[in-house]
Amino acid sequence: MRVDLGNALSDVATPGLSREALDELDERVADAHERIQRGRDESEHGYAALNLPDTANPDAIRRAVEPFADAEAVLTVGIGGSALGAATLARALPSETDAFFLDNVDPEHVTRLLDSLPLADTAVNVVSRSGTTAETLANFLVVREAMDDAGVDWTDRTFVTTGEEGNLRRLAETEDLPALAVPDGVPGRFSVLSTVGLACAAIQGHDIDAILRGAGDEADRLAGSLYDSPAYAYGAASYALEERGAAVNAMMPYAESLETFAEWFAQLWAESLGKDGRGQTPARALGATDQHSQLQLYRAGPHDKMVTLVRPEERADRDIPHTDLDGLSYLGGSSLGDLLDAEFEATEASLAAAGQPNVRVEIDRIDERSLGELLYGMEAACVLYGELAGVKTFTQPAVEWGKKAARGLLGGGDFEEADAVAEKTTLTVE
Ligand SMILES: O=P(O)(O)OC[C@H]1O[C@H](O)[C@H](O)[C@@H](O)[C@@H]1O
Repeated sequence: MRVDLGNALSDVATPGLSREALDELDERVADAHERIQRGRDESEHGYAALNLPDTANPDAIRRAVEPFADAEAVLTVGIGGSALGAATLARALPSETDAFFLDNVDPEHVTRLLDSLPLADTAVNVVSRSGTTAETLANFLVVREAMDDAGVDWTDRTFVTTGEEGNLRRLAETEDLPALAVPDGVPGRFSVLSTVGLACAAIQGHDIDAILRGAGDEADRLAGSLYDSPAYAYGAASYALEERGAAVNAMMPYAESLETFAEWFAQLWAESLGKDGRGQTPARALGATDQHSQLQLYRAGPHDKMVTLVRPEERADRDIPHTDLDGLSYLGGSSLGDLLDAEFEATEASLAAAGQPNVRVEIDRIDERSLGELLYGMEAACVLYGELAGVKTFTQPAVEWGKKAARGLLGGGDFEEADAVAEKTTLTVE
């Protein structure tokens, strides 16, 4: 992964970072790196995720999914960090085995998806670190029933990925389902390089060793200076830009297959860093499509954001056919890839010309190894940002508040958070 901070410098952009400010920040990066290293050495909660390139066991994952090697499709039932990592890999990498995700309880969507799946040839991976998430367990009960109704023995087609305790673990034991363990100390949004993200990829036939190798390469680049580590350069610059007013981070990959990566990034950034009245709101954009919509705001709107432009340096290309139509001949002889690259560079320049800070992130190509670098790099960037901001990167009390309120409403326990629902202020206009 390569990170170019040139367009985030104060001689280009406002807010922007002076070279002196970066040098001062670099001293804090050195301390934060030491803290991160200590956390990794002691496998502390959260920091342990940065050790996954070494601690994940790809052989065990492959063995566990062996019985599902012939599946036509794999259905992941999970939500948040228990779905987005696997979905990012599945959307980025082509496979003959289709991957589907049930990460919402919208009944129309669930019914439509289940009606369309070849249930007898679908491997179902129920993923929940806590083993208690209502949406995931409810969806699983619905999937089970759909399989029963279709005359499919769901116990043959299902495995679970979960922690040592919780309802899902108990269910796996009762039904004798194969179960993969979620490693200790790895929060959901940092779990893509563990069993949670890699089981689906393994069923799809992806090279999960290469994903971990790429992540390991990025881990090796973590160092006590932002000038030596692309991940830290990104994390430190995002933090410093936020301090100077960039309250929004628009993640804009220039690759259709990285669209879900922006969703994964949004959870990582929002849930880890949105604390104590601080944080950077992640916005999701896709190049070149959103040049024709959101870019107007990014260039001409308030200077309250940074734009992160991500692209692979190489990609399979497709020529644009020649034409002698007036005004279109400039396109012929070039390729869709050339056009996309030109759009990328034009957007970058147009933001810079308007003084809007933007950062370029490049990977070699969209393959297992480079995705490993990108995902690990963003996780390390997030952890560094959290250290610099002094927030508890690995907790999510605000999310849990809502979970308890919903559970209380459904009669799943006595939660004072549910009382707030009855106290809602209304001002209805009909
Ligand atoms: O894996 P689970 O325990 O089911 O959790 C799934 C998701 O639930 C919560 O909302 C957490 O805040 C997320 O970080 C987590 O990824």
